[in-house]
Amino acid sequence: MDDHAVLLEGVTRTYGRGATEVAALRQVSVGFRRGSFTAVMGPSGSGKSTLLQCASGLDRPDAGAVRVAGRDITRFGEKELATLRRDQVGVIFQAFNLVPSLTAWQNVILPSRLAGRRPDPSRVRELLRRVGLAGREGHRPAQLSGGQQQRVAIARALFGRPEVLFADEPTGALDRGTGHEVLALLREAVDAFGQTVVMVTHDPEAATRADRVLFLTDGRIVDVLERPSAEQIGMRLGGRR
Ligand SMILES: Nc1ncnc2c1ncn2[C@@H]1O[C@H](COP(=O)(O)OP(=O)(O)OP(=O)(O)O)[C@@H](O)[C@H]1O
Repeated sequence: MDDHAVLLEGVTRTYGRGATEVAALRQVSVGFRRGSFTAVMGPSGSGKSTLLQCASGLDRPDAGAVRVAGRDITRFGEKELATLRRDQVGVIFQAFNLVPSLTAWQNVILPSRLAGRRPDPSRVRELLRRVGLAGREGHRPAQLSGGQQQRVAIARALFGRPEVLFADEPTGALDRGTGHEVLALLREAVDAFGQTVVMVTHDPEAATRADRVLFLTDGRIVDVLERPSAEQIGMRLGGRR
């Protein structure tokens, strides 16, 4: 059995038609091993977000397969996709999808409640503290800043300990200290709990926390570096701009 948590095979995603056609992903094949941490980098518009959306089942490729735990999710119907997102795949995206009528605490535990699990209150408290929301557990999204709402979404995604966690610029809107804490949480998810993390980032420092960095250009993976230094990443990005 292969040990890929997620495997993309020849994934192509094209937006628009005719003159406005954009190939966001072109025949991308890449595997994410169980218990690995991958950073995805590349210029604006290179297809990073599209890669995450297709890999997590939020978007459907035009061609190719996306296997999560061996099953091709591009063939899933809405119901199977909903179950996948509830049980196996966590997403930290800019669109937070928090429930406005629920508090930060309630938002964090909601997916677990829906899955019929009984949330451990001390873990909810600990996670909210680590993302810098101690004292704001009872606030509703409208009472929180954009960055704070994103942190609730981060805590929510981590709380369910999904097998795979996709994060699109999770530290982009955060202050340095909270950004470090979020990266530590992602690293811990991999090292302590064997989860698989795939993170899009523009920040070379953040990417050094990953085991491997993929570089995208024009919808293709053009390079892969194992455990690179920030300098190596900077040079790689600089040379392609
Ligand atoms: N819904 C959409 N409709 C049309 N074109 C889209 C859509 N989403 C993305 N694209 C196009 O596909 C290409 C890849 O976009 P994507 O968001 O994946 O890039 P990215 O590398 O994540 O960029 P950024 O770093 O700016 O977030 C871009 O040219 C973008 O304009």
